[in-house]
Amino acid sequence: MTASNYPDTFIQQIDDLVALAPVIPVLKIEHLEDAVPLAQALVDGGLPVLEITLRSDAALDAIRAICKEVKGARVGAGTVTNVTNLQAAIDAGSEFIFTPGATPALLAGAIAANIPMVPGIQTVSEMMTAMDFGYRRFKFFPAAAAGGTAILKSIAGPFPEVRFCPTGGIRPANANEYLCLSNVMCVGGTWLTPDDLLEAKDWDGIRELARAARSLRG
Ligand SMILES: O=C(O)C(=O)C[C@H](O)[C@H](O)COP(=O)(O)O
Repeated sequence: MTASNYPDTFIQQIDDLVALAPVIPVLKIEHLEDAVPLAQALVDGGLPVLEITLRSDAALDAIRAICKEVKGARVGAGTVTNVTNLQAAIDAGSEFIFTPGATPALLAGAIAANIPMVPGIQTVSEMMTAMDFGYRRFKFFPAAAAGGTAILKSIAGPFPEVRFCPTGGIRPANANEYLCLSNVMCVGGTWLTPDDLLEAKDWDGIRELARAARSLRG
């Protein structure tokens, strides 16, 4: 048993967030000046829940800028891989945390820091370890490479209380195959921000990709 458990209220907060949109854009923001117009385009397109990955030098400042300037955006940090990153993401204003994997330090760290977290898992055993801490909402990463919809369907039987945000290899062509599963709460992906549109600062184009993604699931 763990000393303290992940609170049920955080599970509810995650459920409330994912109810806002079926897709969570996974963003790597290289240029700080792109942060606000990019986030605004995604919010305008109907995708308000954003995962800003800590994969660029600008990431933490991007989180700060979007939290301050983009009304309606719900900003979380992604690629959080250790408790140092976790604290930096919280200090920048992240409302929630996504991780690619689930270390005991991170699982305990989010509870200690009092922030909702969606840990990444790839196997049932990793998931069960996180469930011992009280977690019930997971990123399934890397979704396509780890078994795709087949593994999620198999997990639904023994673990009906668990819901997933599959991420990694999700595209418009296969997103609905995931979204129609009972244990999929949303999907994540980078397809909303293709390099060519980002380089061209084509915010209208990104808004249209978001609009299309918004209507993926009725
Ligand atoms: O960094 C993290 O925290 C991740 O989980 C990785 C991202 O989710 C994937 O890189 C998205 O994969 P694609 O949508 O296939 O490009």
